[in-house]
Amino acid sequence: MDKLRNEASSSESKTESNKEPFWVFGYGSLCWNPGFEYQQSLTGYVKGFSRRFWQGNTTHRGTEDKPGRVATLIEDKEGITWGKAFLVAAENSVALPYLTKRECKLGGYKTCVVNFHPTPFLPATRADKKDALLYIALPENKHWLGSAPLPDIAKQILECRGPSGSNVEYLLRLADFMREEIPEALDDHLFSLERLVRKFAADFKICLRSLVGEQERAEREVKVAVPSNQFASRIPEKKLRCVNM
Ligand SMILES: N[C@@H](CCC(=O)N[C@@H](CS)C(=O)NCC(=O)O)C(=O)O
Repeated sequence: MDKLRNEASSSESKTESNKEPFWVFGYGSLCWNPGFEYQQSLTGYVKGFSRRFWQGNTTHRGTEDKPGRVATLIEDKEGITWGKAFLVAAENSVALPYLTKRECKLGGYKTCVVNFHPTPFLPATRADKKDALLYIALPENKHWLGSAPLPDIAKQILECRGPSGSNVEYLLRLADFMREEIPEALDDHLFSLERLVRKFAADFKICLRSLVGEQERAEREVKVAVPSNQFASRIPEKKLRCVNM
């Protein structure tokens, strides 16, 4: 099992004089909306963790009165969490302050360093595990919500929205990302939540398309400086459909 390491040891290595490129691993909204410039991206996984929608959020996908739920990682000896890592150029002095504000200040996440394992079968030179920065929400942070029955989490996601949009959009874009870029990855928690949200939306006659922003995939990928080595999408683009059309 890979252990989280304190980021201080890695940030010390990025002093002004000898800054070097670094990897950031995303497993939630960073997968589909990194928001910073990067040189390349690789799908892959971290070992010893499972993804859970157990972090509350009042600044992006919820409000103080109705906090939404976003992804974090919990330690799980047998767990593997798939996502996407982004290589940030040494001269990029914007990405870290941006991530500190978005993840730590606004989201309650803390910065760690973890072993990132690129998707196997890449050209050997790119398949070695790499140190990556990772933002994880731990139980002691003030936004922590923790475990709840999946139907309750699904209903909470269906009801919440914040300055960045609906909590449903957050869930469905992550599920879409996993299906399209890492179709072989399993994540029972994520896809069970997606199924429940779609079911409740149908039961309550809620149009999902009205809850998901129209930001096109192309817009979200504007940051790629070098085409990433991604699987071609083997599953036709899944259109969100109005369940009561
Ligand atoms: N740290 C996780 C989760 C990051 C995440 O989802 N953060 C939220 C809450 S602070 C966020 O930035 N949301 C932006 C959005 O929902 O559009 C990741 O690596 O993706």
